[in-house]
Amino acid sequence: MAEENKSYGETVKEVTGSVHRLPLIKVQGVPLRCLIANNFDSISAFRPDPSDILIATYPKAGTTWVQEIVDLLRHDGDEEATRRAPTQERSPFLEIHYPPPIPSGLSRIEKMTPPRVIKTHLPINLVPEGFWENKCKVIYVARNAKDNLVSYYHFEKMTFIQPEPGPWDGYIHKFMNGELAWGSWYNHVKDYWMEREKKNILYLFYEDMQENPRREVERIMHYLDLSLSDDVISRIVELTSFKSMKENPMANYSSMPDIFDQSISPFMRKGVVGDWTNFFTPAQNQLFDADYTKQMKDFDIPFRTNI
Ligand SMILES: Nc1ncnc2c1ncn2[C@@H]1O[C@H](COP(=O)(O)OS(=O)(=O)O)[C@@H](OP(=O)(O)O)[C@H]1O
Repeated sequence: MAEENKSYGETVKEVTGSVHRLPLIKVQGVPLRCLIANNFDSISAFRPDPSDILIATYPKAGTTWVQEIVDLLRHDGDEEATRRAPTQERSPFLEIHYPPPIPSGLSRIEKMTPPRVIKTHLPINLVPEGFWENKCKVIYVARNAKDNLVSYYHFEKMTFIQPEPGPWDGYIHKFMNGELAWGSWYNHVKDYWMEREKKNILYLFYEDMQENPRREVERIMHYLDLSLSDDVISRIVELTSFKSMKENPMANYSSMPDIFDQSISPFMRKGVVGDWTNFFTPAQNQLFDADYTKQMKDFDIPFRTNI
């Protein structure tokens, strides 16, 4: 088929077929999808505008939720405006790379006018220096390790571009050993935590967002130096509820059927705190807790595994 006659979906299918579950490659000790690792120099060299906003998370910690909140805040709660395009186009993923012609995150970002809202899963030491030099606003979202792990496990079953998760019991060990894509959850949450004051990072918790979404939406609003009416804030809370986002084709990743097989597990899967209790056996829980205590020693980050 001639290149110009191919639909976007056909191109994605063809290209992702060739990157189907490729192994990870380490960059400075952090395992990354190989196409990200192979393009890491251009990612590091990215120069943001000082007005750009970075949303940083370990995968599956609540990125899409905060991307939607920030987009609505910046558009005064205008639902139509945020339905202009799917999440990955409105708020590009900094390090994502596919073979051409599928646009990389960088190429999407470069076509947009600042201020841009950029997503990353990079650990803090791999974030391009320009974000710190330009004093960009950075919002970090952290989610308790057990729910984060359960969510990642289901995600890896349904996405074709990361390694197979394998059996659940082994997956827990891969998580504890920092072998999953984007590396160690423990180092990720600790390193952003340590730098949050010096670098003026807004450090949020998924569990706090569940407990009191309005309070957290207001925190994000203040951090972004915005001031919206109570009614608009209420609308944003409603539009970013799990139910609304699950039904919103511009937020639920139904736009990427060739990369995500949502019949295996939906992107908007459960959206709760405490789902880990449905997966961890008592023995796995004991083992995980003992390891957690060691890995989080000297850190008092207020994670909650239930609310
Ligand atoms: N609005 C809202 N409310 C509550 N929970 C939500 C919401 N939006 C996304 N989610 C849940 O967040 C999980 C996906 O995380 P990410 O968006 O970080 O995924 S990704 O890393 O960008 O692929 C995934 O969690 P699990 O359901 O536990 O798998 C989503 O369901």
